[in-house]
Amino acid sequence: MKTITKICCIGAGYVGGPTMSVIANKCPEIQVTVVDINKDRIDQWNTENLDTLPIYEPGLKEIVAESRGKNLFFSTDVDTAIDEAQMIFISVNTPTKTYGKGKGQAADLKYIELCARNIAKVAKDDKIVVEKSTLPVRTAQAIQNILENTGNDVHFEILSNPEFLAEGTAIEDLLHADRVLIGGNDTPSGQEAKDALSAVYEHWLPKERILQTNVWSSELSKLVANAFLAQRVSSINTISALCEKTDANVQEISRAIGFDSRIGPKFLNASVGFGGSCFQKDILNLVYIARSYGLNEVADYWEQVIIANDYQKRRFAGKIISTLYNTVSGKKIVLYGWAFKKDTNDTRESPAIAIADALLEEHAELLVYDPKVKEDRIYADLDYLGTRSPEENRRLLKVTSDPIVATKEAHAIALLTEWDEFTAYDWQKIYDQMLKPAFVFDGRRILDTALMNEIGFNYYKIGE
Ligand SMILES: NC(=O)c1ccc[n+]([C@@H]2O[C@H](COP(=O)([O-])OP(=O)(O)OC[C@H]3O[C@@H](n4cnc5c(N)ncnc54)[C@H](O)[C@@H]3O)[C@@H](O)[C@H]2O)c1
Ligand SMILES: O=c1ccn([C@@H]2O[C@H](COP(=O)(O)OP(=O)(O)O[C@H]3O[C@H](CO)[C@@H](O)[C@H](O)[C@H]3O)[C@@H](O)[C@H]2O)c(=O)[nH]1
Repeated sequence: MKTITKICCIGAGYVGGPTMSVIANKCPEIQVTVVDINKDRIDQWNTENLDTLPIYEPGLKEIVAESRGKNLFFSTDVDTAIDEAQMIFISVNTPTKTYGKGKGQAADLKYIELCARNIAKVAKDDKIVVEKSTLPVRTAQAIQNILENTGNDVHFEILSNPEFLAEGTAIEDLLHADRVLIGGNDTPSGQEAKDALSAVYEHWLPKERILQTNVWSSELSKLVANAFLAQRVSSINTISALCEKTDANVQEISRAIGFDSRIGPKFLNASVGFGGSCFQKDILNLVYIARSYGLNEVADYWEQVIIANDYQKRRFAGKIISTLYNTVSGKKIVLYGWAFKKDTNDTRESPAIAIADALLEEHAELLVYDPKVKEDRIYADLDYLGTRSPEENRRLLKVTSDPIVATKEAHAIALLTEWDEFTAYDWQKIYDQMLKPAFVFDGRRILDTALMNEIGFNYYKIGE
């Protein structure tokens, strides 16, 4: 079996950065080079001050500190890294298409294609090319075609190795992965490549957790895993609406059904809706693929997961407006949290964006606090929607670094991300300085109902 000593990863993002840091850390004899065309990002990965790495993930900076400069390198010299590596991971972004055929649903594979063409141009000896990005089923075929028709007559073996890490727990998920999935061709060279990649992961994971499949099953499993996870969140969120009408409590429901070992307790937390760069994108992609094969019932079924998620975000914003006497115009509402979940600075598809936009449409005055998200990002997220001018967004929404002072004379607070620090605040002090009646809308179910009521808040908890 081929022993891998040099790995290159194209794409130094949320997946490429942490994944390669862990591989380098666990495989000291392998040289790992992560490359990206974004120079700023590479500079940030190479920064002296590890608190300014481009990605915030608990445990990441310690791992980077141990391995960077030894066998872990970040560079913009894509061609040299491709040339030297025996195994090349493609970990570039695959966003939803915003133009042309499949707009709004299909995955945009232009970055993947550029990578394939670049590898074909540069490679002078045999390479194993690993799809790390999340891709539509049968993408490996397209990559193979490009490599075979434009390459310098070298042999390329394509593997699919989707990533299952979740943001905020990336390092933990990588170090203790439930499973690693490796899809490859059922040929002798395909088997050799699968075993070579397997050997990399076997440095720290038990062999039984490394699953080998054919390429298509591996590609499709990734989309299906995300669809199943998101479907659980949408399922419990629809039930949260029913609980609010019937005096049932969604947490008690989650507990009651989660005790059934066939259902299990995870991913049953009702919320303002799921966000993140993956769930919506991957389900839309699944829907698009199903429809393109004429499987309309299959497509409709999965599309409902997204429709329910949009409904939950609208419902939460609507609840704030209706509770505040059907008008939030000119009212000061403090938003706690902008990230799509705690312990990350990522805001992609965060429910906070849609909820803020809905409140701004009603002319609310918003004050946003998030412990990890920067002001520029918040405005960029809103401006991207194009609902109103950038000047108007900046006039109606301010970003604050003091979550307590922000609540002075506020009409309401809405909790949109489940940051731990929110539960530790002095809620009595906050209550004392807010306008009365003082409202708290808890979209993450993290505060203590009894305490909030005792203090005197009008406290609304999603699903109760
Ligand atoms: N974010 C997650 O938690 C997560 C988890 C599992 C899988 N995924 C999947 O992994 C893939 C990457 O996601 P991400 O969140 O890391 O994206 P990202 O946007 O954070 O990073 C992608 C990087 O690729 C770089 N890039 C694009 N084209 C390039 C090229 N031709 N050459 C060199 N660099 C190039 C970009 O500059 C960017 O820095 C996506 O397919 C995503 O669906 C993401
Ligand atoms: O019970 C739950 C669980 C999650 N969420 C929300 O769902 C979203 C996604 O959360 P999570 O899955 O933890 O984070 P991601 O980083 O988006 O990770 C998902 O998407 C990744 C990208 O494909 C996959 O690799 C991971 O396995 C998959 O969990 C977030 O907004 C969460 O707040 C809930 O509302 N309730």
